[in-house]
Amino acid sequence: MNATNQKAISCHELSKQFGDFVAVNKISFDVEIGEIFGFLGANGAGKTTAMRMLCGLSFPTSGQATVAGFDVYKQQESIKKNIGYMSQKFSLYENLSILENIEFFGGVYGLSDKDLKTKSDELVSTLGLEHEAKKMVGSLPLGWKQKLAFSVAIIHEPKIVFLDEPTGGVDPVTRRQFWDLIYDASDRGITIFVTTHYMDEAEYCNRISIMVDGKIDALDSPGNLKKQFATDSMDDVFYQLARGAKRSAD
Ligand SMILES: Nc1ncnc2c1ncn2[C@@H]1O[C@H](COP(=O)(O)OP(=O)(O)OP(=O)(O)O)[C@@H](O)[C@H]1O
Repeated sequence: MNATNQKAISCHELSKQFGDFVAVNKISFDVEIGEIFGFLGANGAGKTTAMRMLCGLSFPTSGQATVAGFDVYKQQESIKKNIGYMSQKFSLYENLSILENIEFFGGVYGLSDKDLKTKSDELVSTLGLEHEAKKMVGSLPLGWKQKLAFSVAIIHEPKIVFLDEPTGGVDPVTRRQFWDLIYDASDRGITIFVTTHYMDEAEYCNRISIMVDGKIDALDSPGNLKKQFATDSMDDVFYQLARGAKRSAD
């Protein structure tokens, strides 16, 4: 982490335009090191577009941002080396075994053979998958695939991990188990940036932002947001904000 920037993510009036269409409109926020930051918004609000800029995958049109202390315009390669990423499609190879997936991604992230051996033993045992290690990933239940994908996304101990709807399609109990892994990572100082449509997950975050039509309309802890919107339900906070949205799912 750059000594001059003690935030995991710092973003000031960051914007992205496609032609005349402003997909992300001057968003500003900081994320603390080790924080679990929820990035919420209705379909089409601009979350993926914003996340792609922060991951060093696309250039902003205007504004400033640093991720792990690195500039999103000038240091995209350094950003990529310091982050982990998991999407809803969880990017595992279904026709490779659990161990082969761990070895493949560990290799991609540049782990030495020795570290890779230690890490894969550790990971398989933490997940309780010792007996399944040689099974094809395709044969695992969805919840296990998601846990494995998350563990693989942080196998290189990145400074920040970006999770794009990581628990789509599983029940609240399985989501809760997934979040135990998130808390462990956060306790080790890994910053978590997570998008979700599930309000139970929003409640697990330290702070959440809610995007509407390209702008951040609210940002605070779940408790403070509920106070601010005079309700005891995050669903209701989200609904009060999102019902004014002009954009909808494509
Ligand atoms: N390459 C592109 N060219 C033109 N418009 C785009 C492009 N990428 C995204 N958009 C538009 O920008 C808006 C924001 O899209 P984005 O995918 O960032 O939203 P989102 O909040 O991630 O939504 P979802 O939850 O549905 O994934 C949408 O209206 C989308 O159609």
